[in-house]
Amino acid sequence: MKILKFGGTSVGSVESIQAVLQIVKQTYESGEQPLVVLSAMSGITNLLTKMAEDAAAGLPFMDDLKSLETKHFDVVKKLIAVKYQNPVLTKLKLLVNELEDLLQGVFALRELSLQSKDLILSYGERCSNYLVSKIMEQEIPESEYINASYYIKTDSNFGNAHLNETLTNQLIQALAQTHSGKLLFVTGFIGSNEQGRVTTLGRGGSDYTAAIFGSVLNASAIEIWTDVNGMLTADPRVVKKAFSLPVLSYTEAMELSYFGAKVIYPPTMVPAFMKKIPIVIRNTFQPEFAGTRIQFESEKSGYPIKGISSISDVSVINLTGSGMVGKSGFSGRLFTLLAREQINVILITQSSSEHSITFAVNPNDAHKAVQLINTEFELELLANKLSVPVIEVDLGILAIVGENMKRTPGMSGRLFHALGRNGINVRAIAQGSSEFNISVIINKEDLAKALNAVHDAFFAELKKTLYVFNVGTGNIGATLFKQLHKQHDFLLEQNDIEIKVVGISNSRKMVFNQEGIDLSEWQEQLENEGTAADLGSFIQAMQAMNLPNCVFIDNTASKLPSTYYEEIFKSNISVVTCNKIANSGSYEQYKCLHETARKHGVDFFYETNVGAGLPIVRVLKDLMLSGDRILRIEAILSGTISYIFNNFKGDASFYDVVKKAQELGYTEPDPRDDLGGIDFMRKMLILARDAGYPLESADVQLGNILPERCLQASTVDEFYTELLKAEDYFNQLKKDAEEQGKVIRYIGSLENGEVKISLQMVDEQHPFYALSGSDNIISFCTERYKDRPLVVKGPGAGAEVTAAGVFADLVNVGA
Ligand SMILES: NC(=O)C1=CN([C@@H]2O[C@H](COP(=O)(O)OP(=O)(O)OC[C@H]3O[C@@H](n4cnc5c(N)ncnc54)[C@H](O)[C@@H]3O)[C@@H](O)[C@H]2O)C=CC1
Ligand SMILES: N[C@@H](CC=O)C(=O)O
Ligand code: NA
Repeated sequence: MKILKFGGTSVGSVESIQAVLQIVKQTYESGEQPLVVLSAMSGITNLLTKMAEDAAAGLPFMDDLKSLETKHFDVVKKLIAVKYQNPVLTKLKLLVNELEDLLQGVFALRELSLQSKDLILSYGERCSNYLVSKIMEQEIPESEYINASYYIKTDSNFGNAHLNETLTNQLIQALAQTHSGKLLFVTGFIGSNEQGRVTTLGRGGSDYTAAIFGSVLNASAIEIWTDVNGMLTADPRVVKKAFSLPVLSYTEAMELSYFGAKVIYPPTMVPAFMKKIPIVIRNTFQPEFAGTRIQFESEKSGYPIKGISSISDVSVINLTGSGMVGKSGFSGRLFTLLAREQINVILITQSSSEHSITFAVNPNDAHKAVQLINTEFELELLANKLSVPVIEVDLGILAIVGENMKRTPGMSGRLFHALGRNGINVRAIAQGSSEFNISVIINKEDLAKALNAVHDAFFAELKKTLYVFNVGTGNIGATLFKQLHKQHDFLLEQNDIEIKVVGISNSRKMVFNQEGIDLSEWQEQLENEGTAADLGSFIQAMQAMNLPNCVFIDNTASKLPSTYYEEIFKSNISVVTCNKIANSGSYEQYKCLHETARKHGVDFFYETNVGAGLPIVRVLKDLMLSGDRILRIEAILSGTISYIFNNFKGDASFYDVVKKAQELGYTEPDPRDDLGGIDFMRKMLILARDAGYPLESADVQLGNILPERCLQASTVDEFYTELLKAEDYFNQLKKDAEEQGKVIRYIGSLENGEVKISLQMVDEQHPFYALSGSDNIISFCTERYKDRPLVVKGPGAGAEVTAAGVFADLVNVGA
């Protein structure tokens, strides 16, 4: 014997009823002997409640009654052969007429007792079970409709009746004997009291009916068929990566359901629990999926926890005062009081000094709870042994659940690290003494972010998702998108990393998509769906989305984004940038940004500020972290100028070579920044600062490569015109070098806190002699690399290598 219980959505429409019949038939034919428990058709219980309340308020209800009738009649007409329809329609019409009489009574009296309401509600299950049993009867003549109010006996607590176990057991057993071999369709949710008056079993009532029948009849399993794939690791509406759990213990299922997962209502499981009957949650609309099996024992799953549960809105009440110290009866009095007044306490934490108790309740109960406390503890309040209770609102609860937690150290560490890193402030913590559950109270607005961050932290093998907001879609930005798009599947499949670009802006337009912008057509999306760009609102939108593992990428050459970095770090968002402006502004700003990022536990990565994708910033950082000391740095860090002097040979004109460097994407958006030495100066300044010197840009001794008139040019066009005019000057420079068997190099150095950049001629002996293309080279002479310096060399400009450097920084965020 197996119990199959179908919820309202499973009997919501013709199609879903057909799916139910298919499942029942298959089970029946497999020899499993199913007993079916059905809820009312979806929406009907609400409709009945509304009609009852309308009637009591003297409002019309006939239209609603008609729609109830139509909903059932439509199913008859579609699923029962015409020749068998009449008696079914007649019986349903009788039920509807009875219901109308009851509602007329309520209407006349303008009074709706709990007892009348239960009777009215019972029509939902009675109609659905009768109807479906009759449809099934066409294929399986043994089908029979059972009104469970004759078998489930309860007390007279209408609305939430308690079971009379002994009597119920006897009646169900007798039913099973007289109906052996039958395929029973049993009304969920309803019972009756001693006088035979219909009662209802409260929340989750149909599941309870299934558990009661399952327990009395020693079912092999109780299948709860619903519209989701069992119980999931988290609420799938919030955590897109949530996945179904194949097995849970009763305790785990209870803990998960208690905080949110609405698939089952825990108290309904008790009869099954007592008899160790497994409960299987399955999806009517995906019957091939095995669902979640809830059984007595916990099973290891490969993950340290089973799931994350949440409640999105709670209020917290804080009680503090010396009156609680050592008073063993205090919390007893408090919680008895709340229980007596039916205030459900969701979570309690007590400080070890016993000076305070914090507990969470449903927001609707908070003020009542405080009033009760004020009355009960009036004396303590007057004597100042207790401070006035304080209510905190707009909070949420997140709980990690799993029986194996107690055997795995570091669970709370992992939880708090994930929350801390994402700037989520924990208001209170509670750990069940059973260690099946660690709960935290946080701001309601952080809940979605927290759930995702914690899900990533515990189910990390699955994947880490980085949410990216990118400004700048020029040379570097566009190339980065191309690379991200190309690498997406590899990162996901081979490294469990998913990068979702959720916001893009350039100086004209901006666009957002929380699901991730399709990078194969980002231009179209920006053009067609984008709104006018505004960096302030771009950043506000990013903050408002409040996503975990969030990264802001600055791929512009503008100062504006850098003015927001501090605020961005304060929102616990990391920054990756190839833009050198932030790090080469005032030293105070440099310091403030680095400190703010550190304080908020987020990353500030800017590898491409120096030598594009070449590992230079990282190398210097590692040297410093590992206790080395920089003695001297010598470098060529302008890819543009390197390219120019590597190609300004033979007949080539200086002007043409500069133009070519710009075409190749080596120059800054404004090439004067390269040729004027500002770009190189910024890089040297950043390196000096990273090496521990608090320098300002004015401290850098910058030698020119251009004649004065070129430097004075006020536009890029004018600059090129001046370059053309200075051709003789550059040719002379080239000639001088060639005559001495040397090459021209623009070299920077850092020694004893002094930074110099100058144009030099070097011969074959010099390590910087042999360069080509846009090569950069840097040699670190340090205490540990003294005799032979550590050298990094390679292409130091260009869109591909720069975007690749930004990409590498990005994947390292949060690593
Ligand atoms: N070209 C190279 O080899 C390297 C470049 N970089 C850096 O890369 C950065 C970008 O360079 P490119 O892509 O060549 O520049 P670009 O001029 O091609 O693109 C700049 C982008 O920034 C956008 N932008 C400017 N101000 C903005 C604002 N306020 N809000 C939103 N978007 C804004 C523009 O609309 C454009 O899409 C520069 O900071 C440069 O120093 C760093 C290392 C190497
Ligand atoms: N314009 C820069 C690019 C890298 O920062 C250069 O030429 O080096
Ligand atoms: Na670099």
